[in-house]
Amino acid sequence: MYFINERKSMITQGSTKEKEELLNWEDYKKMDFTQKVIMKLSDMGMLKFVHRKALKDAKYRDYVIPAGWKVLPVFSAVHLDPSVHPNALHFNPWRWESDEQICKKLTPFGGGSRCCPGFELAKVEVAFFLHHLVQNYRWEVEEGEEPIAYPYVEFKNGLTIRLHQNST
Ligand code: HEM
Repeated sequence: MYFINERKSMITQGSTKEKEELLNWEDYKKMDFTQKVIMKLSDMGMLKFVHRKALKDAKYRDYVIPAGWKVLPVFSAVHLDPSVHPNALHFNPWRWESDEQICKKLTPFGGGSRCCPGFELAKVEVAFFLHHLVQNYRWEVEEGEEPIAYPYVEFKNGLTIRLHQNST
């Protein structure tokens, strides 16, 4: 909500639906910009880390991970690494648009055999949520709320906002 506040009109761009009308699959497929925003939000640490445990001693480059140790890979540390991605901290919804390596570089839903089976459903839910949110509500972020953590996003007071319902 912090990052999309200034970009609300873009979320409903192209929508021909009235406020109270329900969205369907055809509408979802047309929500091109919303999907770009979701991909951008996904790279910022929607998920902090996943849990892994070394079952036997493992060597990675100069590091040895002893058996029994827990490893918590922080995916957004890679998404936001300035040595890999220039301007990674700039909120650019088009960031992943033309990247052919997106499947390898953007992993908000994990990867490999444990990859999230609900990721397509999650994207539909987030898209519909954003659509109804920006059509029906406006909000102000409370003073002092700034992103404070890196490499994932957290806010001082958990991101407090004032929410107002748009008059019909
Ligand atoms: C924004 C929403 C979501 C995010 C960011 C997310 C992220 C993830 C990630 C990163 C993993 C991999 C965990 C790991 O490697 O240890 C995972 C696994 C999983 N997710 Fe999601 N997920 C989301 C929504 C959903 C939904 C909507 C469902 C089901 C309806 C779902 C079901 C699962 C299941 C069952 C697994 C375990 C897969 C396995 O271990 O084989 N997730 N999710």
